[in-house]
Amino acid sequence: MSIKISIIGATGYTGAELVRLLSGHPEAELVALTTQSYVDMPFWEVYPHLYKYNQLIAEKMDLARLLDQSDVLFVALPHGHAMPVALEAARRGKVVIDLGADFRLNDYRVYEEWYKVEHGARELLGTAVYGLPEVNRAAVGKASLVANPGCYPTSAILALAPLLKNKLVNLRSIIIDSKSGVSGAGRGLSLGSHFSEVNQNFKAYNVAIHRHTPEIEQELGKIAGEAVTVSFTPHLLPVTRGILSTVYAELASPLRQEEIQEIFLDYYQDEYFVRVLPQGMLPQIKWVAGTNHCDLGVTVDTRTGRVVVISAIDNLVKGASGQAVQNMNIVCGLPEYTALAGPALYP
Ligand SMILES: NC(=O)C1=CN([C@@H]2O[C@H](COP(=O)(O)OP(=O)(O)OC[C@H]3O[C@@H](n4cnc5c(N)ncnc54)[C@H](OP(=O)(O)O)[C@@H]3O)[C@@H](O)[C@H]2O)C=CC1
Ligand SMILES: CC(=O)N[C@@H](CCC(=O)OP(=O)(O)O)C(=O)O
Repeated sequence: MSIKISIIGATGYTGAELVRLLSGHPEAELVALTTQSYVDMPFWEVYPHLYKYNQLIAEKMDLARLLDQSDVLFVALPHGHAMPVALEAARRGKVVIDLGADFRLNDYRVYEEWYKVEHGARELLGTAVYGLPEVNRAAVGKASLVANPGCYPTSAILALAPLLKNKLVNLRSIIIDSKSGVSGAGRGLSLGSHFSEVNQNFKAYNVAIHRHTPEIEQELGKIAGEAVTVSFTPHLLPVTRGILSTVYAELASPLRQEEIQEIFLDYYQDEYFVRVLPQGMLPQIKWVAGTNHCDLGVTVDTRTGRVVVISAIDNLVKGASGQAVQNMNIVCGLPEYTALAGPALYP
């Protein structure tokens, strides 16, 4: 099998990470990489770490041609730009995996309220599938439009799913305290991601108003079978890659450490990418850097009656491009870990 693939927005951080991962995919054939700013430049000149791994020339998007050439289109554009692509791809029966937020929220009114953009493809919201395979694998397998999850939601939902599925916590007590590396903000220049603003600094941002809040609540609500409200606070870490989320929730009734550890191990026993760490070992971002793993460490705080889950991912891999390739593998009936297997580089 050779899957013909176009990446729209390939010159951004998640686009380039898709190129890196798909360069090692035995069934993938990259046919087009689009850009806004680097038209007609060899892709490897934009990203020299991919020298000799990719020979394509970055091109301006010509949607009709991309659709003619491709079986699967990855969209790695800022939110608001995936809708015309998805509409045309649906008409042509092509698979779209959108790394942005345009198809993650089921209700267009919620999208418009949080993203301040009019939803131009409301008719597709019913067919889009939220691409978090560990929670939603069967639906992903039948999807032609996959809404790849946000980076923070991936880390938070995987931390909370075993607790909500087993009705172990008070649904109004959840606090998600997340820290992200700067590549989460994309490659575009902005004051907030200048070296001297980020280096030797650490700060919270968008407290109580971050756009990932409704996405997290929507998906947790589906797992719990009832409405879930969370407090979510993102922070900016002075590193390039990685998200570490510390998630707190009140236990509905007391549980012992061994019991909760067993519940997590059991919930994720068949999952290749989620690693529930042995008791007493807590996730670190460097253990997942460059990988599609989500590492989890769960602790019962018997003194406060809370459970604390630590979750670590690489925002560009499990938080974006790795998960997108995982979704493509599922849609195409390939082993889920194709091109994604392997541990992190660091000790
Ligand atoms: N970074 C991350 O960790 C994560 C990002 N996401 C989402 O993935 C998407 C891509 O993010 P990321 O790669 O970080 O973003 P970047 O800003 O790094 O890249 C954006 C890409 O889109 C292109 N582009 C920007 N504006 C336009 C436009 N108006 N028309 C055509 N092309 C355009 C850029 O082209 P050029 O390079 O030529 O300027 C670039 O190729 C976003 O929706 C983001 O929210 C999701 C999860 C995690
Ligand atoms: C560090 C950092 O700035 N992170 C970004 C993550 C956003 C993102 O990727 O979100 P969507 O795909 O939902 O647009 C942020 O907080 O806005």
